[in-house]
Amino acid sequence: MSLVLDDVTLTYPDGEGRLTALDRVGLAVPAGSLTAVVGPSGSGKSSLLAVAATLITPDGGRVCVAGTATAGLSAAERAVLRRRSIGIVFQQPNLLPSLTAAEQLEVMARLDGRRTAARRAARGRARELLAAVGLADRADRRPHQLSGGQRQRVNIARALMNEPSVLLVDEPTSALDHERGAAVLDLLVRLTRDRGTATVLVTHDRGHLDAADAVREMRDGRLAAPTG
Ligand SMILES: Nc1ncnc2c1ncn2[C@@H]1O[C@H](COP(=O)(O)OP(=O)(O)OP(=O)(O)O)[C@@H](O)[C@H]1O
Repeated sequence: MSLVLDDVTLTYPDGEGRLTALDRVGLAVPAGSLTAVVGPSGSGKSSLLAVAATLITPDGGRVCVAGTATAGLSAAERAVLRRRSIGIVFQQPNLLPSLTAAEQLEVMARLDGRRTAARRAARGRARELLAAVGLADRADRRPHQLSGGQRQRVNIARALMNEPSVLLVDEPTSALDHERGAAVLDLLVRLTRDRGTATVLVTHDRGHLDAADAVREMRDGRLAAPTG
């Protein structure tokens, strides 16, 4: 299992008391498979991703990423784990306006501390990933020269740059029309298979989840049993 959450509880301060955002949640995602998490607004979906991403430490339970138990890791150790093992795709593609599509990806490799000698390899990997998301001929374009769907593809390719074991995706299609949204979901499923990631996809949209390996429903912080 590349990603395991076991009996995870998360609360936030809420006036005098605490609000339970995740209530004894269990989730196991094998390499090369995609689990979709659906559920109403405020049910805890983003909290689930934040805990899986090691951005928030839960009150209780166990989170295991790529075989590493995260309990007791320092903030610096968690940052290293994130950089090496976790790819995150947020709702809005957070691309740097002055960089080309290829450079958005290359910058990730440099952040990982690779030396000049390895930059050529990073450049090659960036081109390969852009080709994998159907943007081979857009590698030299800046974000304003790309469509919304193309920007989201760059965002996804960037998340894969450091070969993560776990890919966490939050509402990737919310800014896209139905057809482009479906194409992005197909792409995520294909990349999950080809790259062997354990992918968690949070979405409001039940419309095109047929390709997911499992669909879990979040309600009031509880994750219901698999439904497909
Ligand atoms: N930082 C925070 N402090 C206090 N309460 C929070 C915080 N973040 C989220 N919450 C509360 O926790 C609950 C779960 O929120 P979360 O954002 O995880 O839900 P969600 O399912 O992702 O919602 P949406 O679909 O609207 O993004 C909500 O009741 C929310 O108000």
